[in-house]
Amino acid sequence: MDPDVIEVRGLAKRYGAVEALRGLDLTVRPGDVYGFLGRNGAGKSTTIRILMGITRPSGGSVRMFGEPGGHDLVSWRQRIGYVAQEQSFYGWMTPVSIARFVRAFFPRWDDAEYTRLLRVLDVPSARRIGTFSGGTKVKLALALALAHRPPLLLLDEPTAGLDPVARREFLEIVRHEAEHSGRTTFFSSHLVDEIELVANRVGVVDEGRTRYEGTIDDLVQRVRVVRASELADPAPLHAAIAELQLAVRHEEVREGERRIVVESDDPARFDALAPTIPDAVIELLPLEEVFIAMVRRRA
Ligand SMILES: Nc1ncnc2c1ncn2[C@@H]1O[C@H](COP(=O)(O)OP(=O)(O)OP(=O)(O)O)[C@@H](O)[C@H]1O
Repeated sequence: MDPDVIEVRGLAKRYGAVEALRGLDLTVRPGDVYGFLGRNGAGKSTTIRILMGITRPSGGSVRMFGEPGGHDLVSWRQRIGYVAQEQSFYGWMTPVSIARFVRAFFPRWDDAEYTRLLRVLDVPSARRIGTFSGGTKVKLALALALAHRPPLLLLDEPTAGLDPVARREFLEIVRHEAEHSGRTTFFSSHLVDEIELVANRVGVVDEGRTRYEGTIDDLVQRVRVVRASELADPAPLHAAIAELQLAVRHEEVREGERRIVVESDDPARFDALAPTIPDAVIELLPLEEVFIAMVRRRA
């Protein structure tokens, strides 16, 4: 069996007093389109910078392509197509001229593939990059990242700053390229709809730790909302929830209704809850609500 493309265990990173990562675990398998989902400041960029060898971890281990970190950074980077959060190109260069520099770093650089990608992505090859919109600059970065045919594409919140149409187009291209190349794609975002559109597996990071790793379907199954009349005594509800050791993530009373959002890594417990609280309704939530429930700080 092929080794995992990325295997991170107990990753830690401290910036002075700030603990950006506190024991992060990730497993990205060959062919995954992996969505790395977390709030602002959760530790996504720090993780990606460590994977790229730009930042050194304070603890934990990283393996990529089955090889331990820290011994041959150049060989790792030659197998990674990287699109950073912000694009910094020289405005006087053109896509054609910049490729002459970039290709020197990648033995597997493929001119025909670069030309194809510029055409598919609708990036003008001979125009000065300084005249490009933000969306076209990101697409150029994607073409440069893919033209050396890397087995792993790493995207660090690439759609930040794009309008909704440009965002959608970019994500569809990423999905299409992943489907047709079989390449592993690792893609960070704080936007649930992006992850839902592109990813087949997801890692939720919160305060520098992995809160969840698996499929989107299983993620949605972890959380339920329990709805009951505001007039009913909440004590039996709370007792039943505590009895089954469900974690209460949020509770509010609104428009005559009490809503309690609960989480469990064992969905069978929700089935066990239903008969004990006959006057309440137990429902699934949309993915965005599930994510918010998992990472929101409780008041
Ligand atoms: N160079 C640095 N020096 C000090 N603190 C830093 C540095 N880089 C990141 N941090 C802190 O580490 C934490 C994680 O930051 P990181 O950029 O990895 O998060 P993120 O999930 O990528 O967030 P965003 O979605 O806002 O980009 C934050 O608290 C951030 O302020």
